[in-house]
Amino acid sequence: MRDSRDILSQAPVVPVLAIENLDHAIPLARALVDGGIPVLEVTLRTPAGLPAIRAISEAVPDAIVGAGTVINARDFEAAVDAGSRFVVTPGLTQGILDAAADSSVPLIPGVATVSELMRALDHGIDCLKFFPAEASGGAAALKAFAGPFPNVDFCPTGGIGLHNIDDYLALRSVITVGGSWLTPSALLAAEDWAGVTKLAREAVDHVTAFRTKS
Ligand SMILES: O=C[C@H](O)COP(=O)(O)O
Ligand SMILES: CC(=O)C(=O)O
Repeated sequence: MRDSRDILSQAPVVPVLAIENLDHAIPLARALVDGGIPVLEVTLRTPAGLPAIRAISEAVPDAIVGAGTVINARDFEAAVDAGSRFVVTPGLTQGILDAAADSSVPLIPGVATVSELMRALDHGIDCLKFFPAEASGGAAALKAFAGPFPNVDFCPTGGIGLHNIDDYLALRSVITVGGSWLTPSALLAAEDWAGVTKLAREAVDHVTAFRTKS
């Protein structure tokens, strides 16, 4: 098992995927991996989410696929059963914390406030999603969190794209950044996998260039 920091460290960015058509799961995952993005968050927002996690786990060995939008213990168990290597939640509940405590699959819970962050720390979890990032104060809020909590790391998500990613990458607490901008619905509808790979490469190049110069 890898822990959540180890997984997120391998992700230049984390695409947050809402897969409507199960037939898209494997070519989409391959397109992202080909573009240099191996860590994929497949949300349970669509009925295809769980079977997509299973299909990608089986057919795309270079992908590290996790589940997103896991909102209760039942989802957590189904996500693990489908082969998720990590689990992401939009928020933090006791049910999720209890499910994660009994599992070897790492949980990356969403937090938006200092109190939620402290609740995660009470349960030994110090690698978190910051969600919804832009609506919750953005990079300025994360920078402020680092004062009292210098050892907590984040994957901010929500409202982030190449237009503002640098604000987050500049923070030491940011391991990587998540978002849906890599998979616009028009590209998915057109099954334009080369277009997805191009967007992935563009994001990877951007992050690499930023990290190289800083
Ligand atoms: O975590 C999930 C979000 O829905 C992704 O946010 P975004 O669409 O603003 O990138
Ligand atoms: C937003 C988020 O964290 C999720 O859907 O898992």
